[in-house]
Amino acid sequence: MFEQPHSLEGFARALADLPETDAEAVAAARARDAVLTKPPGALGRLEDLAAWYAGWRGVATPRVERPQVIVFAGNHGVTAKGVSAFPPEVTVQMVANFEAGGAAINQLALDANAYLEVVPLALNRPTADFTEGPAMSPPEAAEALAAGWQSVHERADLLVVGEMGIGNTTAAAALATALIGGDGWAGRGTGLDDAGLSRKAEIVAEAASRHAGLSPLDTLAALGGREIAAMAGAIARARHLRIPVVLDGFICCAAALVLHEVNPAALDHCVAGHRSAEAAHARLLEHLGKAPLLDLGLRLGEGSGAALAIHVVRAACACHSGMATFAEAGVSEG
Ligand SMILES: O=C(O)c1ccc[n+]([C@@H]2O[C@H](COP(=O)([O-])O)[C@@H](O)[C@H]2O)c1
Ligand SMILES: Cc1cc2nc[nH]c2cc1C
Repeated sequence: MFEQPHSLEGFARALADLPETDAEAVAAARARDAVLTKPPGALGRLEDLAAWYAGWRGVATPRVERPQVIVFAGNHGVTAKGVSAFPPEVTVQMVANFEAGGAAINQLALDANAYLEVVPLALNRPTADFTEGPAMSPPEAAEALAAGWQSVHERADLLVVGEMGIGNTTAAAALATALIGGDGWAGRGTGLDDAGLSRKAEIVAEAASRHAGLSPLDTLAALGGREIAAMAGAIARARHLRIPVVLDGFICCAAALVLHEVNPAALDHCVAGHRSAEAAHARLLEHLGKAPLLDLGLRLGEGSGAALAIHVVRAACACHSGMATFAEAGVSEG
């Protein structure tokens, strides 16, 4: 088992040495799928999902029984530049709401039979404003990555990572700009008006060029946030534990992007839960080579879209593992 890394260099090593899917379990799942009582391919993407899940769990007839949802929260110095429709105090207020059970993710996790954890990360110590200097030092980023790494439950069998952080669509857009390039990564986030959006786009472009030319993990330190780094750490840990991951919206995918830029195979254990209404999310998913399971116009974060997609992954496994074969049911094959 890979030890918890303590530095950005350690995380880079953890991402260079990744377990692969179990090809035998995938082949066994595919063979079973071919004899289930349905026309071949009639369950569409559910069939691929079941085979993908079987491979990561190393079991031909898996079930989703212990999903874990982790919501990481962080505060962002760049909020001083007026990049969000909401004030930064909302982050700590929403953490209290999560802890009291009053947020959307509380209901969605309950409804998906998932264990929910909320991990606030130094909320009284926002990251530095990255238009003025790096958001985090490399050791601070490593600490946040480690917090994510540690939060994953070894016995979970599906992981959703979500976030709460006023200002974090600006950080996510800056990461995408620096790591992928081009413009148009800034969006309305919590609901910026046109003037706010053009100010945000300028800030994102300026920050990305100020912190250009760094490695992906150093870019994460310079432009990310603690909750973004923690999501990246949790996704990496899940890979080492062979726990499949459902990705959430734009910010979650920006965290995943950092891992993808270190090692393009680092997200093979991840599926895109949904396409967020944040304008650049679709483009980010395309870059990651992921097709979203749901498209419901959500732009909440908190892991909400991914928590909804737990139902889809669970249903895929229920069909795959519970259905009768043609021989068992005495149904004639075509
Ligand atoms: O998941 C998404 O795609 C998403 C899109 C827009 C906003 N959010 C949430 O809204 C917050 C960030 O928005 P903002 O405008 O403050 O950058 C943060 O708490 C996110 O969880 C999330
Ligand atoms: C109220 C509120 C709830 C959220 N949940 C995730 N991001 C959020 C942003 C706001 C503003």
